[in-house]
Amino acid sequence: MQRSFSTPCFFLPPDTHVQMDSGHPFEVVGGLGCCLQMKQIIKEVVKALECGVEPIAASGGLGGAYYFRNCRGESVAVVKPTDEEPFAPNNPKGFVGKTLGQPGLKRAVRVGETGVREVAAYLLDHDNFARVPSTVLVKVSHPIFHVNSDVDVHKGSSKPSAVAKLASCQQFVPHDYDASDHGTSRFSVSSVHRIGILDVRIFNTDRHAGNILIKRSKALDNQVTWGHSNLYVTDTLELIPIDHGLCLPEALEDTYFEWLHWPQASVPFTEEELEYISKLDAMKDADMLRAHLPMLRESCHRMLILSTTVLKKAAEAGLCLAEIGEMMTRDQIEERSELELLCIQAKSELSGADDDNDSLSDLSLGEGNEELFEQFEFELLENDEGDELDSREDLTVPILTLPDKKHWSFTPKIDFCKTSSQEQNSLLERSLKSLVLPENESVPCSNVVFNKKLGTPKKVVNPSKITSPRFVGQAHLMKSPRRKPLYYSPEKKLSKPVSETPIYENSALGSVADRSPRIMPYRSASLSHHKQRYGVHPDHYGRPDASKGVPLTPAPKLQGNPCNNKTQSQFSLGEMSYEEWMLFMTVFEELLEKALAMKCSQKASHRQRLGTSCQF
Ligand SMILES: Nc1ncnc2c1ncn2[C@@H]1O[C@H](COP(=O)(O)OP(=O)(O)OP(=O)(O)O)[C@@H](O)[C@H]1O
Repeated sequence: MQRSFSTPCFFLPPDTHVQMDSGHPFEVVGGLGCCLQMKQIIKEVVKALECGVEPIAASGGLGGAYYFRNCRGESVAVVKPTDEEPFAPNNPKGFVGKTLGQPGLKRAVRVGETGVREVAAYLLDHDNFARVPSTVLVKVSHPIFHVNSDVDVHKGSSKPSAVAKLASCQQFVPHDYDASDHGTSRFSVSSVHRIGILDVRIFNTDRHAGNILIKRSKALDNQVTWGHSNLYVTDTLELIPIDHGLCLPEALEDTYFEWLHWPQASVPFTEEELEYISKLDAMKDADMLRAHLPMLRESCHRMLILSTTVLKKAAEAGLCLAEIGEMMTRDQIEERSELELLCIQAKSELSGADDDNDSLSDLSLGEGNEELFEQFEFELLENDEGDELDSREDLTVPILTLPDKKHWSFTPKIDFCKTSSQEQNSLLERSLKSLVLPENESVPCSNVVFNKKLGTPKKVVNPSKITSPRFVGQAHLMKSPRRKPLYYSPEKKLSKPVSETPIYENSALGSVADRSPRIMPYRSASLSHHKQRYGVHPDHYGRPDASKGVPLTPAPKLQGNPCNNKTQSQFSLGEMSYEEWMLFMTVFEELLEKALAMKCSQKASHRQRLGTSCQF
């Protein structure tokens, strides 16, 4: 196996027995204990390979994926090599540039570590409640796998060599389309709830419509009209969730739940769903993952515990799926979700920090994946001759044409601004962002005037009409991989007119100043009690530093990104010591309960989320 570049150096605890390099084309290295169905599928695939039925490369997705087939030529398994993920060295679709272990598409999920998460999601889907297809982690070799020329050790040899890779291997689910090709109104409430419950539990950061496959089947429906019983053949739609590589991040991330605004998500949970949720045991689940996937990091277990706690408490308090999803989702990428604010508050109450920012730690998985796209000067108008511009209020910036809009988003960074205050600078950053995100290329002029105070575009002006501009600063436009939501759901945020882009939106949870007094007595709480509730000591697994977020593998040096300001830092669970983690969870639970109680009382005084005409 190409360990140096293309194979993640997963840490395996000393007592783990994993058979490697037996010469078999497919070897299961994680998750098989729970998945006998995959054993059968793998057998079929191996037989087909011996008969010369070759796999086919999938065209969809940003990473490398291959359909392996049975002897009849039917696809039965989807294999996704970990070194072909987006940004990994052997990505076949041009999304390269990182080494394994660096932050990937999501900063808190390292490149090369999505495969193990795919398996974790399957293992966590008890009773196949959400219908996650069977998934295992395999070592597999085949010449079809992609090796980029700068990584290829067999470069120059005439015949393609079989490259052994670590990959997730998932049962192929025959389907008709995915949720992006279909209106959502005919999805059943229960199928949406099942997927949503899973997404919340595993803190899925990437539930876009393309990750929900749809299978149509015919069913007989008996409808009684005017006393007559009529049988109808109706189409039922089964939703199958796939692609869970970006779940269980190491730090709180920006989530994306496609179902968040579907009406089904606002329908209250049924008794059956509430019972399923109440029976979830995150401690047991974390232990199960430790046993079956020892390469999954401790911070991922903590994320599971945190988000399962949120799901259980919120469902118990009477919140619906959409309300829970909203708590976990950021309104704007640079803002914090309610869940993040709660975590910050819990941590600052433990540490006694006065400033919430002090208690934040940047996950610092290395340099951010941004690059300089364009650098330009901006101007502050000194007077308003001819254009009725208010020099104290307005500034003007050039309109930019954005190339390659599909895969990149743009973030302005202000380097310096001689005359403006820090507050104005941050407003300017936001203003510029609201300008570039809507991708409005049809503005017929090259400059736009912003209202500095509100950060909203005021009018477009012809540059020749602007008089006496005074140079005050320099802005950098950084390009970074586009967030999925913007790419897959353009109607969701991009369709907002520029002027509607909110600048400051306060969380319902209130400001830092509102928070309750410090809860120091928790420090003396019984450790054994916490141990029972929030997990065994990491030492138990022979990984002394795991709880401190120290990489278990020789990952690249972790550094803060100088481009990241505080608002972009992430709340990391892995950086807490074991004791801090236990105390944190106790405080967090208490704050969560208070916040939920507040939400419920607010909800009681507000109108219902759904109109009474909305039926499924
Ligand atoms: N279990 C499955 N059954 C059938 N088709 C699948 C399955 N898993 C993935 N696919 C298909 O394989 C292709 C690539 O899969 P997937 O979307 O998981 O890859 P990815 O590179 O992780 O994608 P993304 O860009 O969404 O992160 C998609 O077209 C998807 O529909």
